[in-house]
Amino acid sequence: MTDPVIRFAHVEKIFPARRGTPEVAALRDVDLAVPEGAVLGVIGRSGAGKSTLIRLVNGLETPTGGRIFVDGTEVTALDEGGLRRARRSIGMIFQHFNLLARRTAFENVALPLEIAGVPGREIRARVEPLLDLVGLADKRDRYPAELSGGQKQRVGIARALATRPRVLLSDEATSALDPETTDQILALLRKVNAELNLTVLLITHEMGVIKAVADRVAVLEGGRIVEEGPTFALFARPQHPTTRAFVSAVTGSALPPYVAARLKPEAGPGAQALVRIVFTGANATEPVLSRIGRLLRVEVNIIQAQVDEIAGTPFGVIVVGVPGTPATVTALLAALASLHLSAEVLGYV
Ligand SMILES: Nc1ncnc2c1ncn2[C@@H]1O[C@H](COP(=O)(O)OP(=O)(O)OP(=O)(O)O)[C@@H](O)[C@H]1O
Repeated sequence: MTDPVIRFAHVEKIFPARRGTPEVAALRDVDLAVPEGAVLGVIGRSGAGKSTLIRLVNGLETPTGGRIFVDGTEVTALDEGGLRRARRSIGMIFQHFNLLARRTAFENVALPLEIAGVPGREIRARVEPLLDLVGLADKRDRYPAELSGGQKQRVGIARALATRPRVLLSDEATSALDPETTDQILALLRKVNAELNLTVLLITHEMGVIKAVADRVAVLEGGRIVEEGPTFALFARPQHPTTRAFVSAVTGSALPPYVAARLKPEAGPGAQALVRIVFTGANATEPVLSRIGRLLRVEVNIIQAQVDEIAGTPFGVIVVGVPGTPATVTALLAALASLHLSAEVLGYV
């Protein structure tokens, strides 16, 4: 195994108390590693510490504890000059694009190369293929005000790639875009990740973004990583309540409100048990459920079903209702386990 390209070791960031406001522990004991060529998505609610986390990677913030390594260099040990050099191998894109209004698309992409002192001819030779790569060759002389949000973000991506970084940081890059444009930009991120073997760290508050691009996910809450793992596994078996809430928002595993309101933790007389089953790739849903029903001689009611794709693999979540007797529930769970399907009892109605 090669070393991770980005590594956080016991990172802490405490903002000191100031004029009446108490100190804020924005990050506590964060350990994270992003392998070469991987896309790690960090998801968290507002105030969880996401922006602080990403800003530490290129030295826009300094930690109050721990160390951060990028591409073998400890960025937390660099002086200003060292940081400036290191930033050339770290591209960043932003929610509000941060383009210069008085520069054309071409000139915005060229900017980091001008700053690095690259000669004009070489700048052209580098910027034009980048505009091609992001699909904006025909907009090279347009100003930001003449571009749509998605086009502006394409310029932002091309600019971030201009210095041929090994790492791309994405700070809520699609939060200001409509769903369709979001999909296109996420597809572009996936493309540059694959074609340039870029290591990507992205932060978002939307699980849909994670689902579309991330290989791995870390869930941040109150400055701590509460869960971390491969995207598919995290969707299939979320452990922490916060992860479950994020996952259910996009997989349809949240129960319809009229069912959720009646859900009880214990089975009353005549109650139905609600069981959430995750179907992945190979298993076909309907035949499996009707076969299990026949085998156990119980009626399996489908309460809710949704099929989706996560990290390129089909993924279905189905909630079924069965008679809530312990014998039936145990038999159902055993039958599902024998088919390697993950299932859990949500409660009883
Ligand atoms: N410069 C600062 N000074 C003091 N506190 C700060 C500073 N920057 C961030 N914080 C605090 O640190 C915590 C984490 O903030 P951060 O911006 O990293 O969260 P976030 O997850 O990115 O939130 P959002 O999604 O709303 O941007 C918050 O409580 C915030 O108020």
